[in-house]
Amino acid sequence: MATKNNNLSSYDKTTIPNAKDFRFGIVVSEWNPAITNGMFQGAFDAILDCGGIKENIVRWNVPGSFELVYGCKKMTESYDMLDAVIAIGSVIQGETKHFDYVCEAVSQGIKDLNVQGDIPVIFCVLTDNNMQQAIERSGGKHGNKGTEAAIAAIKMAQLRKDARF
Ligand SMILES: Nc1c(NC[C@H](O)[C@H](O)[C@H](O)CO)[nH]c(=O)[nH]c1=O
Ligand SMILES: CC(=O)[C@@H](O)COP(=O)(O)O
Repeated sequence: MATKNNNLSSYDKTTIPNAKDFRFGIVVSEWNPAITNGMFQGAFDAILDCGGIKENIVRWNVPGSFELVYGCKKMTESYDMLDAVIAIGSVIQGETKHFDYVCEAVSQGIKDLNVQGDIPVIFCVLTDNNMQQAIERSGGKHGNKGTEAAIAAIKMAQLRKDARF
């Protein structure tokens, strides 16, 4: 189902674990800051709405989405008590194939962090054809990808906790 038919900000709190005991890392790309900061706010607000505590959320910034992989890797190494990490980026098609290489590198890199590591890393990276699509998915008419990512982070943190027993 395409995003346009499935609002990114919709969630049912009765189906989401309480986040009060979870600690979250959020790594934010500085490219397209209006978009990435909008997604950060969506994620931050959703974590608090689901019982999370603002003191249990740590934010790091990186220059661009390509650096999200390294930033998330170092965050998981620096804070071993984290329960989930969210990688936030906005990649927008330009004139060249650079878009393709950045998107592929970031998606594969974050996938690798999940396969190789123990802390879930959530893929909150918009890969849009233009700025309007990015605006619509970071708090616009299609909702906020950051909200969706926060809900995924809470659920994956709970899954990791349950998997220990
Ligand atoms: N064009 C976009 C970029 N490009 C920068 C790369 O992510 C990277 O920082 C650079 O190649 C140096 O390694 N990044 C985005 O996040 N969004 C873009 O639209
Ligand atoms: C995703 C990018 O790196 C892209 O926005 C850069 O623009 P261009 O392809 O015109 O150099």
